[in-house]
Amino acid sequence: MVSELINTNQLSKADPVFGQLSFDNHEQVVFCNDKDTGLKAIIGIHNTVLGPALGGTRMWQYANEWEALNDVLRLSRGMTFKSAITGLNLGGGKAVIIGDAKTQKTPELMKRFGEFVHSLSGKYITAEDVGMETADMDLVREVTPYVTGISEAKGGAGNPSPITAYGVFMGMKAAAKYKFGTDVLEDKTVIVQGIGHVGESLVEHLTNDGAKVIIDDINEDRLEAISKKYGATIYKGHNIYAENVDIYAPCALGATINDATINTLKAKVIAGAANNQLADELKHGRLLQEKGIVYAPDFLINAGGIINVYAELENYGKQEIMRKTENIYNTTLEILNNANTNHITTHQAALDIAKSRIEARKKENLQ
Ligand SMILES: NC(=O)c1ccc[n+]([C@@H]2O[C@H](COP(=O)([O-])OP(=O)(O)OC[C@H]3O[C@@H](n4cnc5c(N)ncnc54)[C@H](O)[C@@H]3O)[C@@H](O)[C@H]2O)c1
Repeated sequence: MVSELINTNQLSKADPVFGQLSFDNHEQVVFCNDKDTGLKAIIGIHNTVLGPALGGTRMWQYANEWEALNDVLRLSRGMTFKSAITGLNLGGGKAVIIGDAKTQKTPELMKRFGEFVHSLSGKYITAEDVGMETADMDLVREVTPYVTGISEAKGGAGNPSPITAYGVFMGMKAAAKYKFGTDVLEDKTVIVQGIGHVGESLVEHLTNDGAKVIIDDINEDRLEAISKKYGATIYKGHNIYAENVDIYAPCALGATINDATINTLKAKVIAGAANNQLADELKHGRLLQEKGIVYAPDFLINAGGIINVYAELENYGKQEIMRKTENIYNTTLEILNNANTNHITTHQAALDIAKSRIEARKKENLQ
């Protein structure tokens, strides 16, 4: 969550959109403004070769518009590869609403946002992300059919976060199998950074599996509540990256694996829900590989949520959702082994598969 920005100064020197560091041949970027509701949003459509661009809407108080644009560019690109590697017929898109979800989100603003989504005629389909609830998607649904993640009462698949957490847990187990020779997490120490919607559910799976769970969050009340509920230990130190743990699970921020943190990292496995965990995919992916830290690619293991919302479009039920999500275990193991055999980073191995699926479809479409 929050901005996955690396350096604002660097960004603002670039050309406004096409020259952005994070611009990667995005098909369309839509700026939405509505004076009456105070809506300021950006919709990023990265790629629609495999299908309509589906991705959640994040509401966040960005420090400036550069941060918001950078975030939507990075996140929408990530969605393209997430759906591609998961075998879904979806492209990649994402939206950001600039503002404080706690104080500035109103039903009118959400519906106005929905109208902008509708104006794209289904090229972009939205869902919830950070700062959004299922109830917000229900409001969007009042003005457009191009929304998923709506409540079960309204015919949707409900909150995707528990499914995301289950997929992350599957990916983590596969990474543990690869690194430690066992996928049973009993007695493994796992630090979960961010115990929000996904993080809490992950803590539950880990606790049930017998792992020693350490939790970290900026929200003190939440820390107390989750610690009490699951018996997890609250992190009290100053640098969680340097903590001597078996597994680090980033479930809050993007870009936490960066120049400042990578040299202090002690975990042997990284597996979490946050999008775009590597600040620089090439450089930090390679550094993790050199340090022998097994990185379970984020866009692969956090796909449970999109599998859940895709069910609303394809009309499959909970059983199929769980089957597809459980399969994240096999795909992760396959990719970790591939990376090892081909001497490439795990991120690259996952990206190669996703890109080849898109290229194959592109060729089919041309025939
Ligand atoms: N919800 C989903 O289904 C889903 C799917 C795929 C990816 N993700 C990604 O997973 C991450 C978590 O999603 P979520 O829905 O649980 O979000 P959330 O907003 O419910 O939870 C995020 C938590 O992180 C905490 N946090 C924020 N900054 C922090 C910091 N610097 N250090 C520690 N904790 C911090 C917040 O206080 C909050 O408790 C996000 O990056 C999101 O994009 C979520």
